[in-house]
Amino acid sequence: MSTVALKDVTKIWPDGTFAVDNVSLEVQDGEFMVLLGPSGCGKSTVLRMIAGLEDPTGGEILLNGEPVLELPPRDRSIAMVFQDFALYPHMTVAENIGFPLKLSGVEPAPRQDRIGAIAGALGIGEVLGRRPSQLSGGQRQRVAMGRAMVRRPGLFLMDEPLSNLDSGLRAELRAEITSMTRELGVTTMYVTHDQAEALTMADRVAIMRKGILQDVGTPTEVYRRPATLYVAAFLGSPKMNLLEASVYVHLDQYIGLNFGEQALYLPWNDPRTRALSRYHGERIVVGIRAEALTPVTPDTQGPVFQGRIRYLEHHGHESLAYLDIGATAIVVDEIGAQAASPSGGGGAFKRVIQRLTGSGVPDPMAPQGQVGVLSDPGRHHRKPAELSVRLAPYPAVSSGHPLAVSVRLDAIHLFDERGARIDVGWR
Ligand SMILES: Nc1ncnc2c1ncn2[C@@H]1O[C@H](COP(=O)(O)OP(=O)(O)OP(=O)(O)O)[C@@H](O)[C@H]1O
Repeated sequence: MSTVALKDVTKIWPDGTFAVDNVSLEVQDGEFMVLLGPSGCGKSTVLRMIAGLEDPTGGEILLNGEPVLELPPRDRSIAMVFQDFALYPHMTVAENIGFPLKLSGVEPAPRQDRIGAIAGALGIGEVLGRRPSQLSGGQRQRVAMGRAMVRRPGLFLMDEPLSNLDSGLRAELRAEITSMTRELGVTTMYVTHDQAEALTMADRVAIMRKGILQDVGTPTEVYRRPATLYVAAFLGSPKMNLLEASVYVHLDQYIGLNFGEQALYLPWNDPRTRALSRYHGERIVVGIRAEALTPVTPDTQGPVFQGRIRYLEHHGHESLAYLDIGATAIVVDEIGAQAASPSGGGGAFKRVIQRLTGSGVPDPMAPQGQVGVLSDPGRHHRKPAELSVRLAPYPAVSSGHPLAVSVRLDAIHLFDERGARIDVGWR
């Protein structure tokens, strides 16, 4: 049994870097929680604070409901696996896996039983007599996991454990890790910057940006109803279309979303009209995934964009058309990028510590009272929209062709200019 709770946890490095900014998160017993975000967003720091390898600057960490900040790492019943796992080169696989048991004085016979069981679960039962140099990268990582798991920890922390492996092995090990942790029922927190890994492995995903928790939910929830513009832009391939629109409320009739040359109309009985009404006359961001767009004949009535194909991409199993619809796209900067760091570290996010010194003014753009804070709203830019639309493989259209697409209104996403979801309650 193991639960984790972070309450308003903050980590500020001595140089002023806000690595983790007021993060609150609960992980249930037996849950597989993935921390997802670009390099430098603070994922590893969260894990290291839970393990006791770093002290938070503020906040509380509870394991099984008990505060643990006073507990040294070895008393937390936690196992951790890193990207650059180190095995003892002079020991066999069996000795490597059994080493933590030997240290804690487990007798040879039960030790062998535990080694055999864990090696069997990890598919390395055949190589127990080999040394690490005689193993493939995937086998070595399995041994590292075996060594971490053999003590039957209450909590398993993994920090990008697959990132040194090739893509085939990664996919294979992904499935193995999730089935192994679920079989053992061990609570797991897994850090990655790879959204495919997060969405396929997680029970729930916590998405971070620059130290701030943006969204927490099941893979379906965060994909279907992202809490912020950042999460919407971060998840999915092709990227979600993010279009600027101005809002016109025609009371008791409909709400118009004007994209420049074209408009969409939400009927008054749409569950989002109430939230959206407050934005009358304002600009918002409308998110539309490619799968919410379907090619139709040009004379189709209803929610339809009339566009012209700028270019096509053939992906074998499908093609993607990019349409000019006379709209403006919002580009959320630094999505998935190695965020530039003024100090050259792994993506430092620096901020004047206004709140701590009390000398600064509060950020007027910060949304209040909800998850989904877009930390620095200035980091968007605009460009002519190229609306991505899924087509059949090798379609009978080409660049320059007109194309009409119908829009599934129930699948569009609405964000305010600060990047917070407008229809929050609808999730
Ligand atoms: N010991 C340290 N001293 C100062 N700054 C640090 C230290 N360790 C990390 N940082 C900074 O803290 C921020 C968060 O780092 P962290 O390693 O948690 O991010 P991450 O999301 O895990 O990134 P990556 O995926 O690249 O490991 C980064 O800006 C990083 O440069």
